[in-house]
Amino acid sequence: MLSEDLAATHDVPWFKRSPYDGYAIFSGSTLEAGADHPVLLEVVATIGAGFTWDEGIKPNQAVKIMTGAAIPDGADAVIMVELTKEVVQNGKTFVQIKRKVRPGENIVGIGEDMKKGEVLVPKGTIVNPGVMATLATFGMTEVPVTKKPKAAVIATGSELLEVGEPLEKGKIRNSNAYMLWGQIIRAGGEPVFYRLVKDDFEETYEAVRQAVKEADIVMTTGGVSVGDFDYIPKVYEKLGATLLFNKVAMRPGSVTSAAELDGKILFGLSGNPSACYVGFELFVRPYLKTMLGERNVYLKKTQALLGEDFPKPNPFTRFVRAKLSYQEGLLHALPVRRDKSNIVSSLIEADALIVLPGGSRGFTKGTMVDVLMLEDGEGAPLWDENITDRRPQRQR
Ligand SMILES: Nc1nc2c(c(=O)[nH]1)N[C@H]1C(S)=C(S)[C@@H](COP(=O)(O)OP(=O)(O)OC[C@H]3O[C@@H](n4cnc5c(N)ncnc54)[C@H](O)[C@@H]3O)O[C@H]1N2
Ligand code: MOO
Ligand SMILES: [Mg+2]
Repeated sequence: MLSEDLAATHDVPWFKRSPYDGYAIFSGSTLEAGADHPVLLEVVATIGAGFTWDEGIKPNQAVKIMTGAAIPDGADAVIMVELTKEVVQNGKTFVQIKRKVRPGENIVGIGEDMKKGEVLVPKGTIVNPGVMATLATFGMTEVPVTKKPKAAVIATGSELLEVGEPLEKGKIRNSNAYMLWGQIIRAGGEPVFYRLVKDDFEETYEAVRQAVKEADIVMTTGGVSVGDFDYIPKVYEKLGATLLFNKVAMRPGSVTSAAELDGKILFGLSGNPSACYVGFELFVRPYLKTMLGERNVYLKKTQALLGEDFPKPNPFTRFVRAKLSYQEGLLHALPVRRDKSNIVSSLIEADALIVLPGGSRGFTKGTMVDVLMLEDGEGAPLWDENITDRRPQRQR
């Protein structure tokens, strides 16, 4: 993420150059040229990209020039090689031209791409491949970027096993920590701290205290609801953290909490996997991106047609894990697998969250609904149809 505006330090291109393989000429030499009246210009040199012809050209002369090579002095146009013919007369090479060439034709002008001083990339922009190309263009080997926020993940739960451990009675493997690890990286953060703790007050307290020291942002999963062994609210209290909120009118993730300590935010995410996932995407991600200095921190929102009935009414706003697809140019959002907060498998395929506002009735297939996009980078299968020309056709 750039932390300063990136401005052009010189014009690009910084010299006039040819966009084609052809001949650099003085356009005035072709004033008399026509289909039945070819003109012959003497070819005085041949230059490839990276080379220059410093003697310049006079009227009725030409330099054979390749794409990317600098336009010699005296030339104000380039004619493509396909439109010419080379002829040799008396041991001299000439280019035959059968049309008038306009001044400036096929010349890439100075600053046509980028102008010196122009702000090209505002700060808060991710260094994408295009930005990398721009940095390289200006010879910028080092640029100021924002520090990735250091993130801590603490999974709470006496039922949790490490991924390497065999299953035991009543126990499950800790999947949330790995999911959050991936979400942190996807959002631009740097996971630096991980603990798996039992449902034990002291152990949880110590882990959170340690995490606040080592990270810029702390996430816990589980232990945040009203169970006998849900210690996160008490941990916040003992740490002297300021509770920001401890419930959200949404499903899943209604137990999502946040507190502030020493200027750092502690997010108490649900233990239920899908609720944890949604809590991260809706609350942690924008905060993390704000810390990064990014300008657009929220998930992209658009509209889509609901792919199937969603009959369950709910007093809370629902965020339904869904898969997007285009059908005949229209975006469809199909809920994936089971829509319960304890489900893991729906997260595999989900690339969007359908937003269904709370109310007393369900939603029917085909309703236009808001969707938040989770992943932008997925490709498509090879197009199986030809590209159609959809420009308005003139009536005859
Ligand atoms: N009486 C009530 N019970 C519950 C309520 C309520 O309002 N009243 N809310 C329910 C909702 S909604 C949710 S969501 C959960 C949230 O519970 P916690 O955030 O306290 O999480 P835990 O109780 O620790 O665990 C919930 C569930 O998730 C599994 N889990 C926990 N950590 C992980 C992990 N790292 N990887 C995979 N799975 C994990 C855990 O085993 C539990 O099954 O509370 C409801 N209860
Ligand atoms: O927080 Mo719970 O996920 O609302 O189902
Ligand atoms: Mg609980």
